[in-house]
Amino acid sequence: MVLPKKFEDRMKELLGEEFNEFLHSYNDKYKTGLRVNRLKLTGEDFAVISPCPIEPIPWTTNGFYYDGKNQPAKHPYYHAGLYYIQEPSAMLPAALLQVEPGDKVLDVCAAPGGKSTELAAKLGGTGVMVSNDISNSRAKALLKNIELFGVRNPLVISEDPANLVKYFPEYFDKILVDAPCSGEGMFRKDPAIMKNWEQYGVEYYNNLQKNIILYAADMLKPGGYMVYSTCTFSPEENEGTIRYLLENREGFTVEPIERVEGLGYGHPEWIGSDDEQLKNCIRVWPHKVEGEGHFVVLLKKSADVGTISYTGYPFKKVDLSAEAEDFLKQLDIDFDPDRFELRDERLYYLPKGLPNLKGLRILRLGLYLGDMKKNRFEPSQALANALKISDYTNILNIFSDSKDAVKYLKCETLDMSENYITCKNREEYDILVAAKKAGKEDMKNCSGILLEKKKKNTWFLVCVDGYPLGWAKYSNNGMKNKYLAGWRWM
Ligand SMILES: C[S@@+](CC[C@H](N)C(=O)[O-])C[C@H]1O[C@@H](n2cnc3c(N)ncnc32)[C@H](O)[C@@H]1O
Repeated sequence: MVLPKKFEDRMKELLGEEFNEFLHSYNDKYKTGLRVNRLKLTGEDFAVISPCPIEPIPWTTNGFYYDGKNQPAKHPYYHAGLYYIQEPSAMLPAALLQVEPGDKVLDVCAAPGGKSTELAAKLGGTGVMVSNDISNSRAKALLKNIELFGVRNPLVISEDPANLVKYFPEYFDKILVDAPCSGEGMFRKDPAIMKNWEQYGVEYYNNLQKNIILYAADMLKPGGYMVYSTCTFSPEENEGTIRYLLENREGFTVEPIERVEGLGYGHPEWIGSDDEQLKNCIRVWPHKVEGEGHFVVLLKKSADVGTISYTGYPFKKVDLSAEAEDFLKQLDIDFDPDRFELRDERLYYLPKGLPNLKGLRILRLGLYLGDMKKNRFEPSQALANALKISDYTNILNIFSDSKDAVKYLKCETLDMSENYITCKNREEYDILVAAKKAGKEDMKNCSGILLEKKKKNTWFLVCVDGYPLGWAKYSNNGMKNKYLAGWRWM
């Protein structure tokens, strides 16, 4: 691989004797990884059902390497939001931020959601997950991933952090700044990034980073934690940005981290500094670990800085239609009636503890439950993804060894005539699923199971091997596929 000369010269100077080893790593193939969605299953559970061989990534509990020849994104499990395809080193920033249930969490530069989806999973539906990206088009991809993952407490926005800080001063318990950067750590994975590097250079990104990190610092609560990360090697964008923060905001410290073998330390001397705490930063080197180049640092804001009080979000009482009420009653979710919101016939369930958001560019506030139309309620795709199979009564479970799961994802009509078994209760259902798993002869040709309580005009939660994919509606004309057309499998 031919690297830009200016980049090579700088790395040679920084790395000295290590440089040749670093350079040789560019002859190796980049490592492919996936991260399991803990909102749906654990890493251990996934290891049993994984569609391809996997190996654990040492710095996470739910990240795995897979061989790049496989295509896990082409499996129905991917469309059930069971995992996110992510470069292994990129899993470190979210792994490092210790999110507690009930926290208010901000991901400042979030698109397309590789880290927001993990932070949201750590929150497990509690608190608030605010995911922002200045680019509106990228924020749309972010929203899809948030909904695919089944996040129940999202606020997805597209704002300049300079504006965000007006709404959220000292509001967040935890913040991630996965900053835009010159991308030197990604040259091996995506050589096209070298062109961008040559065009913009380090200084352009460093100016952006310095701006963003100060706004983020002002949005962090006293006593809160912030992770700053980049996928580049240049000292200015890394230790340099952290020094800039320490010089411009009081009360921040660089926290020491327990690190797995192979993860390197920060280099204050590379920016002419003798601040020892900068050594607590983590540098991820492609010649030291199985992953691409990254920089990650955990920062703490002292608890001694003042606090701000907020006027809360102006909730208005929503009168649910009889149909909506009837549908929501079927879900095993304990809704707080004060947190519903109706906008243009769309019903949402909002996170707790929000401030006033008037004027923000919002792509999604809360869990979109469905459309409350005259005489009917239509549940949303986002709701299907946010449910567990045990949360709802009428189930159409398709086995992943049948072609019907892909047919469903392609929005095709399902022919339910032959290879489906119908049952009336969970016990029967569980016995049939266990028989299929055990490879019992009489279940061999079975494509799926229908668990039903009502017959006509009923919404069925369509699952693959027990993990929700979307909705189907049963009526006189049979089972109608209601998978979201915009998400159709291509
Ligand atoms: C490294 S990427 C983020 C990747 C993301 N965290 C993930 O894991 O999927 C940096 C992002 O920062 C966004 N960005 C650039 N300038 C920004 C700014 N001033 N404020 C917020 N986001 C910005 C870019 O649109 C880009 O999506």
